[in-house]
Amino acid sequence: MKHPRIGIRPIIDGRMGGVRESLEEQCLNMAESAKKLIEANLRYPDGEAVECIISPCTIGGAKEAAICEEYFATQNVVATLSVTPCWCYGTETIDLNPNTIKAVWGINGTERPGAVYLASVMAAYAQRGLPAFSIYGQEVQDKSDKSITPDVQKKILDFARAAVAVGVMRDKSYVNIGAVAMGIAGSAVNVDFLQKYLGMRTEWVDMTEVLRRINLGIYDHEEFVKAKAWVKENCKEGLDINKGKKLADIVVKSRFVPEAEQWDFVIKHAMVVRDILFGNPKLKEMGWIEESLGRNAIAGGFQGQRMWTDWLPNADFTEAIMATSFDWNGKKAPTAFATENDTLNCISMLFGNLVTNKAAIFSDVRTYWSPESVKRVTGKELTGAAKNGIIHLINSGASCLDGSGAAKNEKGEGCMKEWWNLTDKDVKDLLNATDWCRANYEYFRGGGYSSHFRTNAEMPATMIRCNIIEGVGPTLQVIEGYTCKIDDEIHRILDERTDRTWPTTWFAPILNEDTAPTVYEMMSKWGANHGATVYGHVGDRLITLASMLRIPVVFHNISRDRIYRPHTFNGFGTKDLEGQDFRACAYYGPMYR
Ligand SMILES: C[C@H](O)[C@@H](O)[C@@H](O)C(=O)CO
Ligand SMILES: [Mn+2]
Repeated sequence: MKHPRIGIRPIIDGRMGGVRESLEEQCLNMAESAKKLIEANLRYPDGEAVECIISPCTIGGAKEAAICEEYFATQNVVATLSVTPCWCYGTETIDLNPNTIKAVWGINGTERPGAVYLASVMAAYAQRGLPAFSIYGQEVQDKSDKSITPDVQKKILDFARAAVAVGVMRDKSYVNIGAVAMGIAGSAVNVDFLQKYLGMRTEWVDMTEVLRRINLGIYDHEEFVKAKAWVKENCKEGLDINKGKKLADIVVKSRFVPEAEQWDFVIKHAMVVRDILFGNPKLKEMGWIEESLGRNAIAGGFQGQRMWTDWLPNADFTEAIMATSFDWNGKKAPTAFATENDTLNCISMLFGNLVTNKAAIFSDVRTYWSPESVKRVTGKELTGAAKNGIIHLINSGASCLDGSGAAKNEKGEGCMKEWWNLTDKDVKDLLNATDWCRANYEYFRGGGYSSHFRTNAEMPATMIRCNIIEGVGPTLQVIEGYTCKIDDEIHRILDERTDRTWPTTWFAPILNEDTAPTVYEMMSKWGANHGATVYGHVGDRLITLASMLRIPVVFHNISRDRIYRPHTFNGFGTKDLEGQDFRACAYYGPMYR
């Protein structure tokens, strides 16, 4: 079976002769309602509903816990949600499987002490060194009330969503095409991190493999014709920054693919890279059996600069289309795919994809613009969400086209959607909001194109960065804020001061006295040159995911009440939640070590 599942464990007081019999129905109803809630609200990246299974029996003790475990062990269960309306026997019923992520929902009802079991079993998990999430509603529910209260719903869904994200990554590959780009530290793929924290395999593919496949024709030629027609129809060319420029001799003599052939080349590049990651049955029909298998990827990156781009067209089209929620074949799940092989930013994109099922924007964290500097160079004031200053997010090419915010929600506001919710009009509007500028030959001697758009919508957004810190290990930065729709003239002046042929997003963080009191300070604390940005204020979801992966969140602006981590983390301190996170992650260590 392909999807990681949530196993639901109805826990019950084992005493026959009245107690157990009186609870069976309510206990099973809780399991069924949790299953329904999860399956109705959560989806896998491929758009299918998340699958939950329920133990073949209610669990009153060790024997029934074993029966349940035996069944779950054959069902690709990544996480278990134990549910109970009553007192039960903690250590006799806990999920002792070291590889599953655990949560327990004890109903807040006074007829039977569900909360007492919850507290008791949390103690058991803490003593056994098995982090477990606790779910308990704020309000007392009547025995006849079979509903799941909104606060309990949120915790069940946040737990299940993050656990599914962990399961989706497990056993998948990160495909690293090329080597380190321009000395970017995040480009040096860290095998231990991917393996021990995410359960992922690292695959290395030399960039010449892309050349081999392009030159030997190892791609679907019919699809190429279709893709070429789609590009002609939908990918209009924009500003050619090179026009009229006297190009240096070294640039002129470095161009290997004539300009007239560069669109064909970059389209083939995109098809070949996709096939390297995911395989393509068509290649088997063509006799390229090994190539047809792909590498079981969930994410990847392409070095590009500079050994490729110094003579061949750049991979910006590939990187943009992989990260986008559609291509010439229609709507599709976005792929976390990094430019400049920044694997840590790719993982940041992947986390963002997995907690939202939406595409991610890959950006340089390019420039901090204070209100004063904006006033000085434009004579105009920043207003609205931008009033305290803005950060210029821009990188050659690697932003999902969803990032322009040209897709509209039911209120007509710019947004970024799950790929399956995009309308045909959204796709058209997203394509129309993007033009494709010829690569700046000073940077990209071999040519190519870059997607170019402006995020022209104010959208809630969350910036993400995964860093590796010697002495700590992997860490996560999570900052919620807004993309800003700034004054057109301000945008023009600021954008034209830098690389005006690339996709631009203006970001303003939500200021937070403790961590990011100013926009400047938020940028000054950012861990690297890149960041991944996804739609929505999803910092809480990322914090829950990070706690499952034992990755401390070292910089965030998420309020305390939205932080949901295993109850057992409380054993590592409760006042200073950041220190607690560090200590618990350090002790529990990576899931797959
Ligand atoms: C084209 C340039 O070399 C860019 O790739 C460079 O500014 C970066 O994006 C660095 O992260
Ligand atoms: Mn960059």
